[in-house]
Amino acid sequence: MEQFATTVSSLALNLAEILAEKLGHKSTFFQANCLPSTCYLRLNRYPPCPIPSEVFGLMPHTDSDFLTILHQDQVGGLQLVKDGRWIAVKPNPAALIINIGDLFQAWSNNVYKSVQHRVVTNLAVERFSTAYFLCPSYETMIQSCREPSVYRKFSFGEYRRQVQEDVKMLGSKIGLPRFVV
Ligand SMILES: O=C(O)CCC(=O)C(=O)O
Ligand SMILES: [Fe+2]
Repeated sequence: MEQFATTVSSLALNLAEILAEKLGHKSTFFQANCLPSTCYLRLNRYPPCPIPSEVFGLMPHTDSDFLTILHQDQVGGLQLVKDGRWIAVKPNPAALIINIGDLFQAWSNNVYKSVQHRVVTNLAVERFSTAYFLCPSYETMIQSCREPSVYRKFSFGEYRRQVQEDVKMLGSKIGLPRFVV
């Protein structure tokens, strides 16, 4: 697990820098702000479910980070929104899935999109996945690299607090629309 974390953490930083460079921003922003202490791994276990049509493994959401590296087993269940429809991601344990998170969408001024995804359950088989979240420290300011900026400048801490407050008060995350200028 430690080996996996070390490998995906350097992969995540490399990918973030490449994506930033594609927008004309060669920087050490991600290396400087996304330290091992602020990034994390989540191990997901989805038990078989007797009523899969009524119970999600994971509710529809976007990730609140810069980017996520996901490894899933052979079972399947991950779905994402494409052209307004839910489509299944074919399970491939030999592959990693790279998912853009909300912070990269804000930083790139909507060039990169944080895609809605969810996990559906199944009757018979248990499923496992491992997700690595590339996150900055709470003080890090997220500011669009392009003008005019769609979103106002915010700190990651402020973003997290708003997400938690919305989930508590409204039952679901609002996310980036809260920060539109
Ligand atoms: O289990 C999966 O395939 C997705 C996990 C996920 O979206 C998450 O942990 O945020
Ligand atoms: Fe996710």
